[in-house]
Order: sequence, then structure tokens, then C-alpha cells
Amino acid sequence: MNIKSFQFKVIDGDVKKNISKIKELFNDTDLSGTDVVVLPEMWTSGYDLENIRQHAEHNLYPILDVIKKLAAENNVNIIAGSVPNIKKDEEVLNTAFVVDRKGSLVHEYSKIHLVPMLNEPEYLSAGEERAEVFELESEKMGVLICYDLRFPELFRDLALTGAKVIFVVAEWPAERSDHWLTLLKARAIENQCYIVSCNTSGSQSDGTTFAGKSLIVDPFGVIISEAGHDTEENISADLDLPYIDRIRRDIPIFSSRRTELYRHL
Ligand SMILES: O=C(O)CCC(=O)C(=O)O
Repeated sequence: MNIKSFQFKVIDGDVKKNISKIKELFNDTDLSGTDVVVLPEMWTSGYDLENIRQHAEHNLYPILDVIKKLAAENNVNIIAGSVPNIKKDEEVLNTAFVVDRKGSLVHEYSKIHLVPMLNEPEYLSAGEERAEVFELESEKMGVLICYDLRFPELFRDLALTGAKVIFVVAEWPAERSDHWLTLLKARAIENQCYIVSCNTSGSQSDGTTFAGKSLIVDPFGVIISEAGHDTEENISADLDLPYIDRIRRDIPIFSSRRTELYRHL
């Protein structure tokens, strides 16, 4: 399964330019042989939180139509990062979504851990639904969003539910770059699955610089593809899904678990 993760510089507050950028990236990239393309967190609006309601989509429309068209035209599955999304009750959520190569919406997940350090709870509502596993090309996968990376129980929950690939879409700041790199590797090693991340690079208007460094990590914890810190580039890797079974057989952490002795699950 070939995966490409599109790391690029999101312009905060300029939805039109960011959408044009994505269309250009799809246009300029040879996607023959690619199964899945991944986009970063909040890629339409960036972290323009004060104006987030005005940038937000209603039930993902119309951005969903843009992504559906790109998926069908390019015959590729898209982990469409996340976008600000207004639901029926008018709350703005940070919602990741997935469209398959036929152009059908197959999954959505709204970030359940909002980031206090970025004042997210002041402007956004937390998702109240569990992160579920979805299938692409008959393989089980999950998608989580940025700050979720700090919650190992969430990744373990997806891995125990069968996810072999977990995507992490992010706008992770450069000042905590070490955490980003270490936690992505840790989540791959401890769950013996592929972790495919897509972060933004560059800076936004309040001066925050993003870490870039989108990584694809294999189930043994080896980085198999890596973007630069300040670059716009797509990283690519072929995932060997049967390798997961071999690692899990050689180091059988799942059957070694002693849940009856853990106080907090
Ligand atoms: O946890 C962190 O350090 C960064 C989280 C973040 O930037 C986000 O969730 O958007």
C-alpha cells in the first residue's frame, strides 16, 4: 500500500488560497500507484481561531465536495486532514474525514482532546464520539488529530480494535518538535503498527512556527520516510502490512498484557 503525506505551509485565515494550494498539489503530483494521500490538521483555515466560525464548513460542506472530486479524479483514497466543521447544534468541531477513491465519505472523527496551550477550548467544541476504525482497500485504519498524540490509550484502543495504520494529522509547533518525533515513534513501537503523520510547516501570523517533520514510522519504530522542518514536500512509503503480523509474533506484547493488574485502562 503506497502512502503519500502532503506537508505544506497552511496560510492561516485564507481558506480560498489553501484550497487552491491543495488542488495544485494534486495536479502537480504523480499519483499513479498511490493508494492514500494524507493532508494536515485544519488545513483550510489554519489556527485563525478568532475567526474560526466564519471559516467553518457546515457538516463538512462544501469542502467535502472538493475532496470527493479530487479522490475520484485521481483514483486515490484521501485522509483529508481536518477542517473546522459546524454541526447541527452550531458548535465548531475540529473534524478529520476520509474519502475513498470512488469519492465516498467513509469516516469522520472530531478531535476529542482540545489543546489548552492553544486556547482551543475557548473557540472549539470537543468531539464527544469515540475514534472508530475504518477500512480502506480492505485494511483497518484509524485517524487521530495532533494533541491526541499525547494520549497513548487512544492509540492502543484503535490498535486493539484492529487498526494496522494510524494517521496523525497535525499543526504541531516547532518548539515541541522533540515531543512530536519521540511520540510518533513511541506510538508505532508500543502498538506495533504503522504511524503515518502529516504536519504543516512554516509560520502563522501570530509568530507560531510549525515543526514540519512529517514522518512515516514502521511497526518496529523505524522512520521509513521523513520530511524536512521548513519544507513543502510530499513524503512517500510503501507499507508492508504483513510485516505487522511478523513483529507481533516476535514481540507478543498484546498477549503479554495483564489488564487485570492495571488500575487505569
Ligand atoms: O501537544 C502539543 O504540543 C501540540 C498540540 C497541537 O498543536 C494541536 O493539537 O493542534
